[in-house]
Amino acid sequence: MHSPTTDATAGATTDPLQRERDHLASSRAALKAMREDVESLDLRDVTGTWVSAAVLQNQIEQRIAALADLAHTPLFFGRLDYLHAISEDLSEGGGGERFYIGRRHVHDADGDPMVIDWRAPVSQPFYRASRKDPMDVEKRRRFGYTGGELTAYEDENLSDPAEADTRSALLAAEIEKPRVGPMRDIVATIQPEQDEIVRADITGTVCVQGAPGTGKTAVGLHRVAYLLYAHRERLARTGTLVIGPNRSFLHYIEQVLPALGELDVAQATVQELVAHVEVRGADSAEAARIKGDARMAEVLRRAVRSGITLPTEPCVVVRGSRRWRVPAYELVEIIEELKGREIRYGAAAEALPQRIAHAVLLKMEQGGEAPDDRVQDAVARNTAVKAAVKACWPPVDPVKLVHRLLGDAEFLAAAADGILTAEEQRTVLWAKPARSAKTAQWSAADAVLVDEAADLVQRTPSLGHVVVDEAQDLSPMQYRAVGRRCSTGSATVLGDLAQGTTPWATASWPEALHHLGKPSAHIEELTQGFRVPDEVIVYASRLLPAIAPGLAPATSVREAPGSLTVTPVADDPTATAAVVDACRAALAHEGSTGLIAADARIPLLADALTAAGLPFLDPGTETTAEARLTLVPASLAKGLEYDYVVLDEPAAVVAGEPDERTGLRRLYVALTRAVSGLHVLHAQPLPPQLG
Ligand SMILES: Nc1ncnc2c1ncn2[C@@H]1O[C@H](COP(=O)(O)OP(=O)(O)OP(=O)(O)O)[C@@H](O)[C@H]1O
Repeated sequence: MHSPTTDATAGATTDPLQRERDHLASSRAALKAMREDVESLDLRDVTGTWVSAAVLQNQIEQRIAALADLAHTPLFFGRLDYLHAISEDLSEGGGGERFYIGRRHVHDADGDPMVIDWRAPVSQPFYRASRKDPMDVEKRRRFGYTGGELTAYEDENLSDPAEADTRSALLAAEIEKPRVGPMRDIVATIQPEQDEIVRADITGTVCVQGAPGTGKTAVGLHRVAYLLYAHRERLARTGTLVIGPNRSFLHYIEQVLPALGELDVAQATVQELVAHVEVRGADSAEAARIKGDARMAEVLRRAVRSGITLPTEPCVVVRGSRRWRVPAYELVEIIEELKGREIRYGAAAEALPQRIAHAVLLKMEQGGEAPDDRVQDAVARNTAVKAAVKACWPPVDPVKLVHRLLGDAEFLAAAADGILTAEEQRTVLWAKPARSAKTAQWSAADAVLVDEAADLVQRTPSLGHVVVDEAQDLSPMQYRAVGRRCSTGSATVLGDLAQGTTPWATASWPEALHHLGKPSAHIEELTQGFRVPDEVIVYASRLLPAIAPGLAPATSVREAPGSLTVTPVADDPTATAAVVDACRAALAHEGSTGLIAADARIPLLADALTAAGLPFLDPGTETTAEARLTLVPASLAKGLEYDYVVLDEPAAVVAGEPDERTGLRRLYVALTRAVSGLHVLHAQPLPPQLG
């Protein structure tokens, strides 16, 4: 590999680095020209109504934003020299054999490409080509930047069997870069096994099991960007959604897609998706587990349909001087037929008046009349028909239905008979049912039940693609809620069984995918860790036999000797001086520091930091060069990362959970947040599983 440094004396035509800088300068000029072209568009001649003008104006503004040249974001980060010319459609009209790979497509005044979008097919070998399979690439070049300036490059001559495989210094530098601010994109350094997931076909659902820091979140976000590129129109129509565990996490990742030029991706927590009721209450772990169990789907189905009543009276429709009578047995047949069909309760309720009206029409025809469709519609709206429908197939309000189910023991018993045991029924019933659905103390699990009931009544619209991160913590009923939001689309499911910390955490991916409604999804595993240094991941992996026996420990791409320190401190649970000192020492390094502690110890540590004059942030608040310390309750650490982590009292983190396995899993999450250094301080003995 070759890594020249800047040589200002070299001539522009002979110095290869200067030639690359020239290409950068002309690419930036071309991007500027593209932006100016869009800015100069005059809408007055082309738009019809003010609505279409507003839509077009909005699209133009988005396009201008997407064409911004960000000073610190390299316009291209790689180059591919192909051995042979490439076919026209792969090269986006370029037809040449050298391509610069960047975040977005840039072309010159003749339309010839200067930079190719990393998502284009011709860019794929940048991520996948190897000496074993060079994919017709002669040379792969990576560029290094310092403060927006192109300062170095590195070559791999893939077709040269004599060249030795060495690790890329630019790649290592990119991975080691201090972490201040929100999560960054990884377009320049996506690894082959990650790229396979990023570019997997849109029609299939992919599930990724991956140890901490293997890039699951990064891969999920880049996959969305890729799918939007490859299926822009389809996804613009159907929509895409990224689901994360909480708002702090969503704030942390929210900049990645906009940095990749994708501004239209919705982000939400599962709780936000099912916000039919205001969550004000909490369940016991056991009640939440039962409410999240897939058996509740059948309980709800029965409850929704419990009001269906077979008529014993005929329906008599009076029109003019004549009376038409649909006898009870015919009404029963119609209702039984609708009950047997797999359609939503609400759709059946809409079909029922038409069915009864149709029966009336047949009688009219038998009586010598010649009614048309308008007569059928009029009969369907007849008060007698409406009354019959209301009596046999009463409207269901999902919120009121679940309110009744959880407050009325008899109603629950009827719906749950043979499904939930008497003990389970007692557990899920509200101790003090509220008078009305409005004043009920709804829990998060209740809201998911309401969502299921709502879907039984009216189909939930499906999006084109949904990414669900930290999926191991979802209950079966939550998987169902996510699954109905991609019932006609596909999903990317990301998670780590060893990091499951809910009482209903996923035990197996095939089972979770079944609840999601995507049983034939591919399951991929990522084991190469990018975040956590080797020494730290080896230490944390000691917990694996206790928390997820079947899982292979992650490897680390990064060796950082001395990255782990474990310090016993004085046996005084209120002593915090050592922790404050450790934070101060961590802050002496560049980058971010996270102090992670059991939730119960957060107030004590917050006071200690304040008394010591160390300002700190809450998780989810962006770190900056000035504010680099975050105080993180262990319950919010999932998915986040800091250059340096100070971990306070592991035993308290374990004790903060209802059972030991969950406690050790919480500890595993806390131990795997550090990029450069982890300092563990403990007054109590360490959990024996840490050895
Ligand atoms: N190919 C890559 N090149 C450079 N950095 C990478 C690469 N893949 C992942 N990373 C970095 O590694 C870190 C961890 O990635 P990410 O948060 O996506 O992992 P994760 O598997 O979701 O972790 P967790 O299980 O802890 O949530 C991030 O800083 C990410 O940018």
